[in-house]
Amino acid sequence: AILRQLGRRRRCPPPAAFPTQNGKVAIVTGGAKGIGYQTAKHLARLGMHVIIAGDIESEGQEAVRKIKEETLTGKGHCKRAGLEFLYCDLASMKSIRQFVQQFRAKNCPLHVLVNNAGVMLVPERKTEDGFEEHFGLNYLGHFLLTNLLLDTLKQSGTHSHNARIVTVSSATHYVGKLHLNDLQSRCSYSPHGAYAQSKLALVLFTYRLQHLLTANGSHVTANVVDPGVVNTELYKHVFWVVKVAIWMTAWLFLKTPEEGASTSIYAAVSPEMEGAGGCYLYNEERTKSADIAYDEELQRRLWTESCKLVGISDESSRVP
Ligand SMILES: NC(=O)c1ccc[n+]([C@@H]2O[C@H](COP(=O)([O-])OP(=O)(O)OC[C@H]3O[C@@H](n4cnc5c(N)ncnc54)[C@H](O)[C@@H]3O)[C@@H](O)[C@H]2O)c1
Repeated sequence: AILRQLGRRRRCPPPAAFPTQNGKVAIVTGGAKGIGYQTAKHLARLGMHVIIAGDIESEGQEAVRKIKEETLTGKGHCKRAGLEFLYCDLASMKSIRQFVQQFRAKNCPLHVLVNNAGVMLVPERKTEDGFEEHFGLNYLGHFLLTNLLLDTLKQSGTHSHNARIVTVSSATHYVGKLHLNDLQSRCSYSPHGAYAQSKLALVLFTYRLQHLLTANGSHVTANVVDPGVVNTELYKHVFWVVKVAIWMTAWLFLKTPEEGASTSIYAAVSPEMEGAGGCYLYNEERTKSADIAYDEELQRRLWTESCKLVGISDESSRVP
């Protein structure tokens, strides 16, 4: 799937002119770098108050400074970027809970949550809570964060302006396998397998979440996006030969982070996506995800297991 994407690499047109978002609030995880940075910047330009959630304070503060500078110097079309950094280590359930507490203390609404942060192909290691890092950070971290923020999202969405959850997956999910009996890859570890599993889990999670939101009549939608192959630091753990190949051919095959952010931004603010949930988006279009991701029984089982792992009650069990 990734090779196909490289072959079909297209220079994206400049991001569409979306309506201004004054008075709205967004959280972008991993918004200090790469695709997340560009997402945060664009949402701030549209007038949103953006909270960058990240695990490196210095990078977060620098991103805030840069975005403010760029949006204030007139390169963007918004005069004032409301922007702040809040510490959140997605590899720590405690840190995620503290982040949500801090956010709640602000007493502000939440209209857009972009679950963007991620790591790829890291050597075998565990999060603070003992989860395999790809699964624990990319998937379980966002699972917990979303669930803890759900009430605020529900209160912030309205019939005509649903709050939106945008989750960043990857084409790698097409080759992913979900090992329900070995989610932590203890029996056999492969960095590719673990990354692909975490990205497949995010797609299964989004579909189940949308099902639950619809069943509850909530004014919140959940969609999952694939940014394409984008030239970012995500590739820092790949084999050096691949790194050299990327360095030499990035201009031809890889998207820039700005281009990579376009589908997240589209899902977050485009009027066309108002009220639409449960979609897999690539290049700002709805497309099909892996067949296995539509397996409702698997979605349910993963949800139940995830609740147990992160220690929240599974209120979804009554919903078929
Ligand atoms: N770059 C690509 O080709 C590509 C392709 C498909 C999907 N993606 C996905 O896009 C998303 C963004 O990746 P990117 O390419 O911009 O990479 P990146 O490395 O530039 O950015 C990743 C972000 O996640 C943050 N992060 C990492 N560990 C964290 C933690 N413990 N707590 C909080 N934040 C943490 C980093 O600080 C960084 O801001 C990821 O989910 C990635 O899987 C990227």
